Formats: sequence, C-alpha cells, structure tokens
Amino acid sequence: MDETRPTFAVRWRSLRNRILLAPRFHRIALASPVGRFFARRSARKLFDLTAGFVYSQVLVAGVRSKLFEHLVEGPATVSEIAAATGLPEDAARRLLAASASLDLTDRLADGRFMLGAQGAALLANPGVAAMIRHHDALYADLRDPVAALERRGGGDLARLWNYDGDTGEPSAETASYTALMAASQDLVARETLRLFDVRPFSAIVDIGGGNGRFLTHVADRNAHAELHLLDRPSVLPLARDALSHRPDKERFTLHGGHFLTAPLPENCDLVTLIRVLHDHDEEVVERLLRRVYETLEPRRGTLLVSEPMAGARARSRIGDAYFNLYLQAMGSGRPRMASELCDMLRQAGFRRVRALPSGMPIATSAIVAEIG
Ligand SMILES: Nc1ncnc2c1ncn2[C@@H]1O[C@H](CSCC[C@H]([NH3+])C(=O)O)[C@@H](O)[C@H]1O
Repeated sequence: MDETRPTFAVRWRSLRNRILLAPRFHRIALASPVGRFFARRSARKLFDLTAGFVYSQVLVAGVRSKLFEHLVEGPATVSEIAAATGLPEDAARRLLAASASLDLTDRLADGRFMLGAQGAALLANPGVAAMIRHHDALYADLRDPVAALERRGGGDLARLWNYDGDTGEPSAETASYTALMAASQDLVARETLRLFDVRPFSAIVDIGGGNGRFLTHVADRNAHAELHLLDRPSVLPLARDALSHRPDKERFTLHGGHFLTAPLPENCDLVTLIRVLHDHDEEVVERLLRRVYETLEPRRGTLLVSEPMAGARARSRIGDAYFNLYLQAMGSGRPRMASELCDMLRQAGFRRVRALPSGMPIATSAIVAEIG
C-alpha cells in the first residue's frame, strides 16, 4: 500500500473539516431544520467544552454548601435554601438556577427546587463528592495547563500522592489519599468482582490495597480464602483501623513494605492490583509484574488488574483526558490501554492474558493474566 496516499479516514476528516471551517456552510446549515439540528448539537458540544470549568465549579459550590443534602428533605424555596446553606438569597438563586441547568437540581413550576437526577446520583456515590473536594489540588496544578503538560509533578497533587519516604505513621496526605480511594472503591470493587469470580481462590493478596476496602468486598464473596494486603508501611495503621470493626478481621494479614522489595506472601493463588499500575512509570510496572509472575508461577496462580484505562484511538474520557492530565500533574504513571497492559503482562511471562469487557469503564476496566 502507498503510505503517502491519504486513507479514507483522512480524506473524510479533511472534507468534514473544510466544510466546518467554511462560513458559507454555516449559513446553509442554518437554513434547514436538519442543518439547524446538527449545528445546534455541535455548538452545544463546543460550549460544554468551553464552559466545563464553570460547570465543575457549580458542582463544587453545591457540594461545599451541602445544597444537595438539604434538598434530599424534599422541595424547598430559594429562601429556605439560602437559610440552610448560609448563602445570601441572591447567591442561592444563582446556584440553584445554575445547578438546575445541569440536572443537579430540578426547578418546579411553583418556583421551588428539588434534587435533580444528577444530584441524586451524586449523593448515592459518596466517592464522587470526595473526588470533587480533592479537585482543588488538581485544578491548582492545572491553572496553566500548557505549563502543566510541560513539567511533571512538582505541585499540590504530587505532594498529596507522595509515595516516597515512609515513617510508618500516616501523614495527613497519606490519610487523605487513602480515604479518597476507599470512598471511591465500592463502585470499582462491585464492577471488578462482577467481571471476575474470586470464589475459587484459597489465598489472595491485594498489592497496594490501601485501607483494605477492596479486600472486604472479596471477603464478602469468598468466605474461606486467606486475605493478605500489602501497602506502604504508613498506610497499614489506616488499614488496621478500617478493618478493626469487622467480625472477620482475623482473616486479614497486613504486610507493610515497598512492593518491589518487600517479601510477597508465597502461598497466594490470586494477586490483585487495583488502581495501582497507572500510578507508575514503565520501569516500575515492568519490575512489579515480573515479581508478581515469579510469586505466582510455582502455584500456577492468577493476576487480576483493575483500573481505568486509556481507550483505543484515545476515546476514553476518563483515561485519555482525565487521568492523562491528572497523572501528569501528579508526576508519575500514565493511563494505559488494555492492549498495552496485556503486552506488558505477556512480557512479564504471563501466557493466558485477557481483557474482561467492563460495563462501567468510567469506573474501571479489568484484565486477567494466568501463567499458561
Ligand atoms: N511502592 C509501593 N509499595 C507498596 N504500595 C504502594 C507503593 N506505591 C504506592 N503504593 C500504594 O498503592 C495504592 C494506590 S491507590 C489504590 C488503593 C486501592 N487499591 C484502591 O483501589 O482503592 C496506595 O494505597 C499506595 O500507598
């Protein structure tokens, strides 16, 4: 095939762009109902991209002022919301109107407001509110997005996610990121464990397991397996604390150490890596996968990887837009495509490697790797 000849994909996009760039096209488009429909749709999409930051800040204002919690009680007037949130009445009116336009609240015909569909979804997923609150650090780092793309780390997010140095005691930052991950874990665990059955395994280690939230979901589905968690020593007191209320707490063994150097429990037939690999650069991931392979090889065990992934042809908003910039600001790692992770797993020695079809890629995608 002639490499210099534009493919159909290129020719069609060039034509589309020439049309979209021509002022005459817009006049013609607006003259017909179908043209108006597409022009409106495209204008709205571009406006949403332009105003996205303002929408996010409406959300932040709603979360911080506890607007949505107040509306759970039922319909409320602007004055009632102003009193409940402590906002001046005019400010409450603006916030309610803005949030109604984003389906976070609904405006009733009598002028009162109720919780909207997105507001209800937000309250049903406490992890999202935790994520929204911690966006202060991300947005501070992204204030100058070009500068953020040029440098790596060095800002607020890098300070929050500091995996270096470990005194064995959780710093405020370690406690904060561990709580954030735990708050968003339920959705990830439910989807991961819907895709993958943990019942057949007898000893399971969750590497980078945080405060143990994922393992508690595993424990609820598998009543007999030994459960091990490995994380940085300073995360362990948080895990001990979080697990201390469970009647089955004796089942959990906690290991503190660096995942590249600490001994991994030897008898495990399942290793899980949940939202761990995307935080690390290639060399660390390659070494970690190789270690996991060597640990599992004698027992012909299985590795389960679950995290948000980049999309083929950069079509995953969470992977290619959100985490791509997030991890750049954080200073290490990158979202990887399932196919890239599968290649890395094969490189590490795994033979039977397959991506599981996630029904909720915005939360997570999963890959299973076996010795073969
Ligand atoms: N070198 C390391 N050794 C052990 N744990 C690590 C290392 N680097 C990062 N981590 C841990 O990896 C976790 C990534 S956050 C993911 C936590 C959990 N699996 C969840 O999905 O909710 C954090 O708990 C970190 O402390």
